Amino acid sequence: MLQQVYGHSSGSGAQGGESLREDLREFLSGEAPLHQLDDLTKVNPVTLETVLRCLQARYAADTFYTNAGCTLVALNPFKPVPQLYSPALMREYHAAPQPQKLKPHIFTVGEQTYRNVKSLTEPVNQSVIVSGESGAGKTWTSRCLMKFFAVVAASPTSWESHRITERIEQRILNSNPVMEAFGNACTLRNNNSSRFGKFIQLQLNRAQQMTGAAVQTYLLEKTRVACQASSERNFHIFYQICKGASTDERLQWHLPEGAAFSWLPNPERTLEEDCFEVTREAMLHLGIDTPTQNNIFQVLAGLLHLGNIRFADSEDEAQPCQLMGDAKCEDRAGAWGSGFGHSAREQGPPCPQKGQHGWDGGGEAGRPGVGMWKAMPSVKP
Ligand SMILES: Nc1ncnc2c1ncn2[C@@H]1O[C@H](COP(=O)(O)OP(=O)(O)OP(=O)(O)O)[C@@H](O)[C@H]1O
Repeated sequence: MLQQVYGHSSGSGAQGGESLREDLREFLSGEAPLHQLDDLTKVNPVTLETVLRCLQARYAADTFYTNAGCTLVALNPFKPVPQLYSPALMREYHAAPQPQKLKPHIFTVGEQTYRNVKSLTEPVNQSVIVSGESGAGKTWTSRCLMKFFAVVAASPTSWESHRITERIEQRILNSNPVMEAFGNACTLRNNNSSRFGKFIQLQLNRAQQMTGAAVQTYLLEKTRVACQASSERNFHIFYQICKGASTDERLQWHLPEGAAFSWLPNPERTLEEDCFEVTREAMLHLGIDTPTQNNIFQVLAGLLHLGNIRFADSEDEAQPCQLMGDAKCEDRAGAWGSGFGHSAREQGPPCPQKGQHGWDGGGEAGRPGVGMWKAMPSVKP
């Protein structure tokens, strides 16, 4: 269609390039200011340059959402914009007779999805796909959607059902800090990068009230436990326990203040994601009691100690490995309060390949990590 209107091929070549610039000039000198184009289907001609110019103009005008037909393009503001996510605005989109006539927003997507479930005689499942490259804002957007559904899908009539719905909402929202503590890490591109994929299912009853949620995770980057790229970090939870443990917990978990762990690079970086209290509180709300939490954190502390163990090169793979330096398995195992040290000494841990001196060399480290992740209860109120 574009070819007919503009009478030139979209192929490459000097002539095509010139007419494209002409098109661009024409587009830029159009009557409507670029930032007012709230749907990319209105951009004409549709080229990478015109679309990017339009998004750039909207970004400069602090307009971060743009429709592209039935898709919503979200630009990452990289700054707090609290008024864009206020409960009042959620209610405005929820109450609007035609939310699609309001400014493009993630709440429009939420509301339309909610109405699609609601308006049909037979409820039909709805899916929202949030995609983009690392740091694009997927986690943020999913959080906003969950908050939106928690607000709009909670208008029960009786006090009792109100109480239940409120508890469910709180649990759903509390799943975020827990998932992020255990599955997110600081990378070169994003201080809070999700190192796993997730499928979040929100369940509504026939009255469209939230009755539960289930989260399936997949492709967790387990290798990060034992191996982090330079300038990146391990999963947040390791830093949280090292920075936030109480004096008693430090003693119990063998985590003295300022202890150095080779699996804990860049501990000096302080991130807002390092807040142990938030994770603990959220775990409590999810039904993970304090003794269970302590067991989990103790396993994590033990993993950190495990990462500090170094083995000497061995020519004979049939023989138990020799520990390097003055490392004693018993010291490390103390953090787990287990007989690990004994069995390691008696039977010898797997022999690392030549030139690799730690557990990571043998690929063992990811395994406790996997077990740990699987030990987490599924987030289901
Ligand atoms: N709508 C927004 N408003 C304010 N800040 C935002 C918004 N979206 C994203 N950010 C900022 O950008 C950062 C990266 O966003 P986010 O973690 O959601 O990216 P992501 O796409 O999930 O990345 P990854 O794939 O690495 O997990 C956030 O920590 C936050 O600081």
